[in-house]
Amino acid sequence: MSQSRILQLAAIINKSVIAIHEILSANNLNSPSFDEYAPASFPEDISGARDAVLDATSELYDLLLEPLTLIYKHHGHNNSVCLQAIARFNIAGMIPPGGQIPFGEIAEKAGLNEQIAVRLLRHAMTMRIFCEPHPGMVAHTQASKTLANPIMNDWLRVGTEEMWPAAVAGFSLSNDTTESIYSIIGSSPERAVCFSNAMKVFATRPDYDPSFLIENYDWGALGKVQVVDIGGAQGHIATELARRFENLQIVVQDMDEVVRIAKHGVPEELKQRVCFMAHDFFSPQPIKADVFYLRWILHNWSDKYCILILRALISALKPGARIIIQEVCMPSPGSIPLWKERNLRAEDLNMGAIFNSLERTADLRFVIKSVIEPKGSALGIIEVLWCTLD
Ligand SMILES: C[S@@+](CC[C@H](N)C(=O)[O-])C[C@H]1O[C@@H](n2cnc3c(N)ncnc32)[C@H](O)[C@@H]1O
Repeated sequence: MSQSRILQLAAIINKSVIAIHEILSANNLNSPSFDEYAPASFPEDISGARDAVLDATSELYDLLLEPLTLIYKHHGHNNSVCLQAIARFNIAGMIPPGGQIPFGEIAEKAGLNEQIAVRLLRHAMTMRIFCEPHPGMVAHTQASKTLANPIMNDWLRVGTEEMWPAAVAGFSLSNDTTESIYSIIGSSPERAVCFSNAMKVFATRPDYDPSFLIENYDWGALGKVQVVDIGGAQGHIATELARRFENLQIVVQDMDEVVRIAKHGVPEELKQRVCFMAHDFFSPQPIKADVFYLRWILHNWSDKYCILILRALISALKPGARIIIQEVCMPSPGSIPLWKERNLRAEDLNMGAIFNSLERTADLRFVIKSVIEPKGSALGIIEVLWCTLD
């Protein structure tokens, strides 16, 4: 008789956990823990075994649920109820590092009824966010400690106060507007700061590291070239590129209000090669550059607007000009570990709710010179030579 699936999964988990343990021990690293002082990342060389454990444990978990619980995952939408309260009242910031405080003190500081505070936080604790080391006392776990950083707390606020309502109703309906997310959020200083902090958190995730772009595309081979970083925000990618490749002259284009602040942040030693320019990417491109680089731009727009953004480049395209797009490349189903695919598909739905856009596969209507998918990177690098979109 063939081995049952649950035994197969148990064997995968056993073998892969041993592999992880051996790598961690060889590097003098502790076993993963929820402790507030546990390290927040893992060495790259455990990633294959980690994928295997995460997929096998989640399959085993799901196999042992009955269908209604599997479908609804314990009223999963309520996860966002407690996360929203944690972020809105900055509860993680109330708990001293290494210390603990009573539920009542949290309720008082947050202006919440104590019973509600207990219920919200005990639900969060089932997700390993906060713990109750002694009855009635709240302390940090690794996850809640992360949220004690105000920038991280803003990231969670954006997730629960901007993205979650938009996921239910769409951004326009949840804000009762026909304006874009940029103008609505930009018109409220509090929301704008929160949103910009959340974007910084996304940008600092290891799988969005600028090194993937630097290490996986041969910028040095381009010779002395003019690059335009379209929608380049604070110039964080442009400065990293310019620091590494002396052959690059980079103009960062973004909206006027972004550029006005960002242009003061260029390091002294790069000022000769990195500059800023206010430019609306729907208007004709004024610079006849050698390379037009768009990172994390097109996924914010539906096809209709992406075509306009690309079309605005046409008058500036000289022979040999390159368009380099760095975006998520959606995998075909089952081609990557399921836990990663689930995250990507959730992000894709998020883009639909917020921007009426999507995470794309590499569209064959482009003439694509290459698609590079660096190991460990969330973003693929797509080099387009010519575009035949209508
Ligand atoms: C998701 S961010 C990507 C930022 C950066 N490229 C990166 O990879 O971190 C999108 C950027 O597009 C800019 N943007 C939005 N609409 C724009 C427009 N019409 N013209 C120029 N930039 C725009 C935003 O200000 C923002 O900096």
